[in-house]
Order: sequence, then C-alpha cells, then structure tokens
Amino acid sequence: MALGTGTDSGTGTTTTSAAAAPSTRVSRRGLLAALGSGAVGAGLVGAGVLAAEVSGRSPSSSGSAGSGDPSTDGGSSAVVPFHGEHQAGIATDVQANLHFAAFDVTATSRDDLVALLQDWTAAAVALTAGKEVGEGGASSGKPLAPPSDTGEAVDLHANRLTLTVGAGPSLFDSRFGLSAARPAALVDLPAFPADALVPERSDGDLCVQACADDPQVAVHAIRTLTRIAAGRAAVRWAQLGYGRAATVDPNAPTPRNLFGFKDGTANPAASDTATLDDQVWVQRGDESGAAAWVVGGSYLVARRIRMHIETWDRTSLQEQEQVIGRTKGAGAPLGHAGEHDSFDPKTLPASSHVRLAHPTLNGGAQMLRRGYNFTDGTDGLGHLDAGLFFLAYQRDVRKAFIPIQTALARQDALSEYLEHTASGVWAVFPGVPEGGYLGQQLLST
Ligand SMILES: C=CC1=C(C)c2cc3[nH]c(cc4nc(cc5[nH]c(cc1n2)c(C)c5CCC(=O)O)C(CCC(=O)O)=C4C)c(C)c3C=C
Ligand SMILES: [Fe+2]
Repeated sequence: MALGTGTDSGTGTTTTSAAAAPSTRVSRRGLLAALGSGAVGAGLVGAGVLAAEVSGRSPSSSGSAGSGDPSTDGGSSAVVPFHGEHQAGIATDVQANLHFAAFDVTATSRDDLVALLQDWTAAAVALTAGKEVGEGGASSGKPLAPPSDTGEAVDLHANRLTLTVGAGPSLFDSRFGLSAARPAALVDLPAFPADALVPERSDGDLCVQACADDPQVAVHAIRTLTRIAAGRAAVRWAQLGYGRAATVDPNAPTPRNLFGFKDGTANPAASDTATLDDQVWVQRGDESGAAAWVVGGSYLVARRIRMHIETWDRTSLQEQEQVIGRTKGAGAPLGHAGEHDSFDPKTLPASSHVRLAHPTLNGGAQMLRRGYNFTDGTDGLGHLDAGLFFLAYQRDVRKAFIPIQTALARQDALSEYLEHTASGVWAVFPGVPEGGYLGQQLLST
C-alpha cells in the first residue's frame, strides 16, 4: 500500500504520510536513538527540560528516519500539519479518539504564560509529527533522570494527532493584563433550564483538544502537555471520548451516537470553505482593537451531556424517531427516504430535536459539531454514566450555540433523556505560522 497525501481543509495544507514527507519521517524510536546522547540532569524533568526544545535543542530537526514501511505503518503514520492559517482539529476529518483537558493557569506573570504557550507549541509540533518531546525517553542515556518523554506512544506514530488550544473567559481577568483583549463574542454562557453542571468540571483558563486515531496517542499528548505545564498550569478537568459522534466529510459514513442515531449529517463539510468562513472562522471586522487577535480563530463550546441510555432503550422506535425528527436506520428526515434529502423542518414534529436546532429557525446559524461518545463506567445505581461530549465550533456563540441551546432547553423532546453535567466556552487561537507560537496574536497585543 502506497502512502500518499491528502488535503486537510482545517489548515488548508496537506495530510501527509510519514513515507511521503521527509520532515515528518522521524519515528519516535528513531528520535530516541538520535537523542540518546542528550544531557538531562536528574530533577530537571518537566518545564525546564522540555522548555529546552524552545531554546534550540528541538528534536524536530534531528533524528533518523522511521521505518517508513507502508506495509507496516498503515495509516498510523499519517500526519496532520500543525502550522497553518487555522488550527488543525477543527475542520480536520474527525479522528477516532479524543482527550480533552481544561487547565487553570497557576503562573502569575504574563512572561510565564507566554513561556508556557511557547513550550506547548514546541511540544505540539513534535507530537503531531509523531516524535518524542525533549531528550526522548527510554534511551536518553541518563538512567538517573526521569525520561523527558514518558514513552507510551513510542512506535504508535502520529495517528493524525491534532492539538487545538483556546483561551477561556477567565484568562482575561486582571492577572495577565489581557482584559482589553477579551473578544466581545467570548461571553459567559448563560444558565440553561435543567442544567446540572458541576463547577469543578466546567470552564478553565485554557483548553486543549487532542484528537487522534489511536487513544494512547491522544492521552500521551495531554499527559505530556500537563507535565510541561508543571508549576504554570494544572488540569482542572478532562474528558476522554471515542467513536466520533460527528463528521465533516460528507462522503464518509455518518457515525452514530449512543442513542443509535446518525449524528453529524447536517454538519458543514470541511471542503465547504464558504460556509466555514461564514459560520466557523472569526472574520476581520468581527472584533476591534485589542480583541482583533481572534480573527482566524473560532469559538468552542464543550458540554458533557449524560444520556439516559436505559430510559431511551425502553422507548419505542416510533417515539425515538419522533423525538429526533429523523429515522433511526437511514438517518433520513421523517417523511423522506435518504439521509441527505432536503427537507422543510416545519414538517417535522414541533418538539423534535432536528426541527428546533435547524438553521432556518435559528437565524441561519450553524455550528461545526465535533463531538465524541463517552462511557465513564456506572453511576453507582447500575446505570451507565455515558453520553455525548458535545464539541461545537462557531464564529459567534451569541448567534449559534446560545440561541440554539435556549430553544432546545425550552422545548426539545430529547431533553427528557439528557443531563448537561459540564460546560465551557473558549476563544480558540488562530493558526500558528512557522516559527510562531500558540496564542502569539493575543499575547503580543
Ligand atoms: C445546542 C446545540 C446542540 C446540542 C446541545 C445537541 C445535543 C445533542 N444532539 C444529539 C443528536 C442529534 N443532533 C442532530 C442534529 C443537530 N443537533 C444540533 C445541535 C445540538 N445538538 C444541530 C444544530 C443539529 C443539526 C440540525 C440540522 O441542521 O438539521 C441529529 C441529527 C443528525 C445530524 O444532523 O447531525 C442527531 C441524531 C444528541 C444525542 C445530543 C445530546 C446528547
Ligand atoms: Fe443535536
């Protein structure tokens, strides 16, 4: 099987296999060998050691070629480029697995915040290319020091890892002199009827969405960024997800959520750049003055929505379809046969989810949904603690998520089966140019 290149609409660049891209051919094991002679002092693990990448010891530019053997690498070596006009992980074809984390910044100076984001950038460049961070891991040659890379992703390749970073409303308080740079659209979400939010599992100064086709690659990425952040930021809450409950590729089969319905049918396609510009990416003129840094970024709303699976499973098929407004098998709008048939939402049941969420009833607003299923064991009462980790990117939450969720919370028949338990909103940084760092547009204001 020959590995090749494909277009990644999120970054406007190409998704490249290890075999096809010389700059990304370094396997984790190759990097380990190349960095074997690196100097790591005992006790220097964490921020100091990994920050060394930024000061010129970047492993990204060194190391030997990986196996590059298409027959053994399969699709796992596919790389989504980190740099671009927009951050990857938004209009990128949805990967199979998610590790999402929200962070509280504990640094107290703006310089330390800048240094953290620079260190995260260097690590993200390496990780998304399938490389180890810092001096490497098992073969760093320093038996008395903790390895700078924890090692669990060695041999797993990039697996289309993307790392997407945003700033929450709380980052714009008085700590870092950023109050004037808070975008007007970065509003605190209002309380919605029947919200059951857990404050400790909501919000956060920064968020990182790690998506990859291998769960361990996504988990390793968040673990690594957390280690790098030591003393400067700490994980506030996190969520694992699987089974992609959305797609941005209209030619790919639409994935299903845990209620068994196709989810993501009406999502904008990654190739539909006009709709993405209109509905997802912040445009010039949307914000003014110090807040104009957000142009090219987006707004992310995350909601952990528990789904009452057992109740749903006792509900008749007819009732389930009336609640959603689409058929369960084909995913077609009720009264139609095909999933992608056009339909008039006013012909659907008045309280159906699809009717209430449809753009024609919400001022034309759309979002790019990128949610994942989750199953976090049971609740102690024998019920699954499972649901949808809803992730939606949009140009303006005041025009999209807030009015849509207001309508859903008021009237949606699906609400009876749902419980929103965690929530957050972040201004997602614009893309990072070569040589730049995450959030540079904000922090250089
Ligand atoms: C506030 C926004 C939304 C929340 C919260 C939400 C939760 C949620 N949705 C499903 C299942 C489905 N949603 C579908 C469509 C759909 N949902 C929203 C918004 C929210 N959903 C929108 C904007 C749309 C598209 C409407 C349209 O334009 O037609 C569908 C149908 C298939 C599809 O188009 O994706 C399903 C199924 C669940 C289970 C859920 C909470 C757990
Ligand atoms: Fe929905």
